[in-house]
This record gives sequence, structure tokens and C-alpha cells, in this order.
Amino acid sequence: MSPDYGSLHDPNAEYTMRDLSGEAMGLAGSRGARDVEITDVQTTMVDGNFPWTLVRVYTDAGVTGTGEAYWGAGVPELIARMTPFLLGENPLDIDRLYEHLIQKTSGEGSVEGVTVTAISGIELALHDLAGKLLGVPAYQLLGGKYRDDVRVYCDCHTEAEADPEACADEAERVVEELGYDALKFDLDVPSGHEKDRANRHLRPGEIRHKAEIVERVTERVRDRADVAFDCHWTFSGGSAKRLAAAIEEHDVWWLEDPVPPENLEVQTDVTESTVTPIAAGENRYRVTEHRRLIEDGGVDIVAPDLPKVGGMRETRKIADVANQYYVPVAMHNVASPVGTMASAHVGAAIPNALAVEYHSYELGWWDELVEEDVIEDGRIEVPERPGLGVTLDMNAVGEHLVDGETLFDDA
Ligand SMILES: O=C(O)[C@H](O)[C@@H](O)[C@H](O)[C@H](O)CO
Repeated sequence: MSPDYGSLHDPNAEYTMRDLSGEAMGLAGSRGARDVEITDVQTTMVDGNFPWTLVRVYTDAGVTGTGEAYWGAGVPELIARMTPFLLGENPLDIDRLYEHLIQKTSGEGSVEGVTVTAISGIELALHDLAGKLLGVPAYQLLGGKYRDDVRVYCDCHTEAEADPEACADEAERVVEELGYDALKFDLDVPSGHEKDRANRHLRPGEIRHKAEIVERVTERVRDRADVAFDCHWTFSGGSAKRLAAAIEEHDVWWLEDPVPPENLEVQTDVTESTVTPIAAGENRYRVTEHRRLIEDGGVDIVAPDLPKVGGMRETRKIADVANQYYVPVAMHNVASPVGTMASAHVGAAIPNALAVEYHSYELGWWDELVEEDVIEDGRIEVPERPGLGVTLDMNAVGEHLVDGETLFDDA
């Protein structure tokens, strides 16, 4: 029998002075038909190209909301530990419940990491739920629309990832056959010139190899697609600057995460050194960490991951800060259709949205998880249906569950 991690808790959370529960805040049940209570929270995990953690919030109105948390060990356990703080609460108080969970799990580490990821999954489900209870699409809860559809960029891979021509061929295929006009390729791929893969330093041959990938791909799809390149926090500041300079002459949409995320000074130094647009954000949490990244000039483009960063309102808040610095937002995304659609709603509701990522084109069944169409011709039309506007196809979800997982209970 596996241990019952969900029953473990931080004793301080029981008697914290800053109690944001509806009871402690003295919220009276005075909203008529909107006096709804949360009765349960459940998770289930789908074995996609990432382990997608789906979250469902149940209510006494018979209406449920479905969200998604970014993948990661411990997330379902953390959600189980947060559930007692949500029972009996009105799910329409999304902002207060987010703050309530952050406060209750502050000893658990809710400044960043998987605790924030777990809260994000609940927050997405609350937006779906609130939209359904009020009969409005989730973007409406965030202030309304700037655009009817949101551009999607396709994260591309080839088996010959270090072969510039193979990358260019794949770019061509994704543009012509799959209909995307925005792509991303990995640039942290071994070139054969490496002498030591730990020291973060790029040898001249490595820089030449990476510049060649960039050149071949961007030249091949020139005028048909924008192309970004991802480095997954790999290089030293000096190497990142040399790489960014070496690709300045090419048409790069952005260069992502060339340096590790911890040191903001290095991040800013790299960004200031080059006209190549630098993006980062998927490894920073909540508005606090993004505020510093943006204010310090650390990025030309900010790339929060919505089911990880704190959720939909948190991303809206990040976008608001970014907008004050005229910084666009490209939403990092490796989610199932549920989390992806949440990103699209935020993308519709903020002025500075660039695009939402799609990271599952090789999977073959990503879109079968929901009944509705999600990505069409490289774009997501933001639905007018209540909530997130996607309905899980329970047969498809059941077919792809992680071993040992069970489906959500009926409402
Ligand atoms: O930008 C991206 O698409 C991401 O960096 C992915 O490529 C990562 O694999 C994932 O986020 C887990 O590390």
C-alpha cells in the first residue's frame, strides 16, 4: 500500500493569523443563486508527452470545473493537502481562494515551485467553474477580449536534431503540412564539438554549428514563419552573448533561456548585449519573480507557463507588469488541451500576447482528449462556451491514464 501523503500537513497552516477563509473573512451567504460551495477536488494524470495533471473542482450546484497543473512530482499530493482549505468555499472568489492557498501553504514553499504549480491547477479549474456558473467564457472573467483567436507556435523536433538541414526540412514540413506560421527549435543540441558538457562554455565550433541551424531554418521558411530557438538554461553568460551576437544577422523571433534562471544580473547582461530578442520565464513563479525579471530589463519577451506560474489571473497580472515596460508575452506551454485553452483565454484578454506554445505535435492523440476543436491552422479561436470551453472526452482520457490512475468521479 502506498503512503497517504495527502493526509500530511503543516501544523502552522491550521492556526495562521492571516486567515482568508470565507468564514474568517466573515463572508455572508448573500449571493442568491451564486451561493455555491466547493464539495471536492480530484486529480487524475494522463500519460501524454508530459504527464498532464488534470484537476477537477466539484460543487453542490452539480457543476464542476476542470483545470490542469504543469507536470511534476508531488503535484497531486499537494492538491490533496490543499483540498480541506477549499471545502465549503464559494468557488467564485477566485482571487481570494488563490491568496488563501498561497498563505496556507507558505510553510510548504508557496513562493515558487511545485506548491505554486499545484495552486495553478486549482486556479485554472476555478476559472472553468466560475465561467460555467456565470454562463460566460473564461476570457470574460479576465476583462474581455483583445482578439478572437490566438496565434500558436509549434515546438518542433527531428530525430537528427543536430543536423541543420534536417531541422530546415522539418520546419518546411510543419509550415506546409501542418499549417503553422510560428515555430520553435531546440538549440541546446550536441554538435560533436563538445569537450566538456558540464562547464556551460561554448567552443567556437559549437557556436558555428548553432548559428548554422539558425541560418538554415530561418532561411528555409523566410516570409512563411517566425522561428524561435530554445536553449534550456544551458550556457554561461559569455557564451550566451557570443551565441546571441552570432545569430543577430538572421531573422530570429527570439532566443529562449540561453542562461540559467537563478542569476538576474547575468540574464540582464545577456539581454542588454544583443539585438537578438531574448525570452525567459517558464522557470519563474508568480508575478513577483516576473516583475523583477521585467523591471531589470532581463527579457525582451516574457514567457510564463500558466499552469505552473500561478494560473490565469497571475499570468494576467504578469502581462500587466510586462505591458508597463512594453514587453510582449509568449506563453510557454506543454499542456494538454485543457491548459492550452486556458492560455488561449489569457492570450485573448491581454493586449501584449504574442503566441501560445504547442508542444505535442508528435503525439498523435493530443486533440482527442477533448470533444471540441482546439488548434486549427496554427491558431486557437477562443470559444464563446462557458468556462474554458473544452469538454474532456472521458473515453480518450481513460485510454491514456497513467498506470494506476483512476478517472474523475461523476459530478
Ligand atoms: O520551451 C519549451 O518548450 C520547454 O523548454 C520544453 O522544451 C521543456 O522540455 C519543458 O519545459 C521541460 O523542461
